[in-house]
Amino acid sequence: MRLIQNMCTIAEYPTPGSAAAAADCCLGAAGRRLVKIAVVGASGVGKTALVVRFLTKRFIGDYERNAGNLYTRQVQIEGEMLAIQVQDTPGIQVHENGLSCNEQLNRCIRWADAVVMVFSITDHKSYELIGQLHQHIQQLHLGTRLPVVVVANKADLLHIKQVDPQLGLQLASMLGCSFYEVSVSENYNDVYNAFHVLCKEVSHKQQPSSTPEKRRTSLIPRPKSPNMQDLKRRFKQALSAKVRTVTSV
Ligand SMILES: Nc1nc2c(ncn2[C@@H]2O[C@H](COP(=O)(O)OP(=O)(O)OP(=O)(O)O)[C@@H](O)[C@H]2O)c(=O)[nH]1
Repeated sequence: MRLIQNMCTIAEYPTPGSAAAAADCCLGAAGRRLVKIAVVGASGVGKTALVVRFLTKRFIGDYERNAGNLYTRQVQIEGEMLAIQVQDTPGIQVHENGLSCNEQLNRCIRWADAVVMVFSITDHKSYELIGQLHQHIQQLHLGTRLPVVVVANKADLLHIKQVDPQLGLQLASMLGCSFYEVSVSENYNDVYNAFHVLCKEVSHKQQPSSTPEKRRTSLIPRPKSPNMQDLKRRFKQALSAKVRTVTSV
């Protein structure tokens, strides 16, 4: 899988609704279908580590403060090569009157086809904001249910755990999201699976008719193929009628 790092900030995104955004909508490099994923969550939960782990399979311990980098990668989902763009975002702050999401972050969420919401099991406040964050995301995508996955990170730090995995699972199912508890530092597969499930959801959403179960239950009933008995009977009738006309001449 090729990894093309295209480091540009959120600010360079085409504004939603612009011609550039329309052109940007579905096709990535070389005409591959494009899946745009935003990774959001509180500060320090491991968003950048998660993105880098997914893209490079490596865990890199320390990063400077999140600048909101964008990465592009080709992935194969159910036999189809997709281009995916993964947007890392600055940590979300929570004030007494709720979330403080700046316009840059809102533009990124509007731009996304799917969102990864990350919290850390060692930071209860990062878990508490997930519900409000999900509501905010859906408000920025009124009319469509955006595919969202909840990721509980730092599962290796059980000795300083503040959030029980069961709570994360219950919250995710209440929000109608998939849930993954991962340790970006210890495990790549769970990280990959979280992104993989999102890409599949987006892919099915972008091409609903392509899913085999949809074809089978098409609303327009396919014409029934005539059965062979019926064909043979009609052939015999035609044949005997022809014989009658010849003999009657
Ligand atoms: N033990 C452990 N540490 C982790 C894990 N994931 C990330 N970290 C550490 O957590 C710290 C924060 O990780 P980042 O990826 O910078 O978190 P972020 O959410 O991007 O942070 P902001 O840039 O503030 O938004 C770093 O020191 C990481 O090494 C994990 O699974 N286990």
